[in-house]
Amino acid sequence: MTTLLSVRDLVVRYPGRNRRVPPRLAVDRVSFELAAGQTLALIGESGSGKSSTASAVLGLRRPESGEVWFDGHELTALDEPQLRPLRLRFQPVFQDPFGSLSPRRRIRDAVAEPLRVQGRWDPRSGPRRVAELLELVGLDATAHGDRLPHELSGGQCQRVGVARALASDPQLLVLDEPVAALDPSVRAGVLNLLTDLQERLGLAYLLICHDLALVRHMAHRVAVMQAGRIVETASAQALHGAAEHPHTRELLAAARRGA
Ligand SMILES: Nc1ncnc2c1ncn2[C@@H]1O[C@H](COP(=O)(O)OP(=O)(O)OP(=O)(O)O)[C@@H](O)[C@H]1O
Repeated sequence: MTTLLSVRDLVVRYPGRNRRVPPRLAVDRVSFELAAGQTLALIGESGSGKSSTASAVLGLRRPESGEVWFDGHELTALDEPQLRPLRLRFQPVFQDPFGSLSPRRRIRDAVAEPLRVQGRWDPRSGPRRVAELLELVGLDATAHGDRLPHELSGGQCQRVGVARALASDPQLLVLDEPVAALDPSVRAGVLNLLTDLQERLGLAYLLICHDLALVRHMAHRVAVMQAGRIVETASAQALHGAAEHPHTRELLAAARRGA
């Protein structure tokens, strides 16, 4: 399996706001690898450093030290102009489907926006590409394209978020609690979509979550974070009830604490 993402000795520290709020070490020498087409779940209790790790991977926050390698490029050694073309190949999908869409922008324009921003909008092929992206996530350009976000369900909005992320043909999606904000009745549909897209497009997922059932459903490997460090890594098989597996108890305990 080809390694797509490699994180080595990552350290993220937030500066203190004043003398009474000291700097906070959020990620403490975290290392992991993610192969192309696979899912690694980062689980752990609230405040354990999952989102800070994801921000550093996405280049949204400069780590204090350590390296992030993506497909042979050391992202942490690049400046913003050098990073820009690479950013297209790893995209975030956020937790809050409504919050990540502009309330007054129609769905087809929301999906077209990343293409425009990336300078890849072609007036002739663009609308067809938007329709393809909507179809890829189970929406219909005619039925849904002209609607506003509040005219869609939470699950449909999250599908639009995924379509926007797919607009740049990424190899990696960073999924931060992708269904946590959704009604339980629509979660399975979005999860099945993500699993299906991974198979069809060969996507790798870095999945940040609290939900053990979700990890079981989606992940190939799982890393447990605690106080900024990875304290366990295991195959997700370890979560499938194999009580004799040495990691199972710790994994389950950590995931429950995070639940
Ligand atoms: N912008 C920030 N400024 C200062 N400290 C921060 C900031 N963001 C996070 N932290 C701190 O860094 C640590 C790790 O937070 P982080 O959000 O990465 O954890 P998490 O595991 O993703 O938590 P959750 O599951 O609640 O989202 C926590 O102690 C948190 O309080």
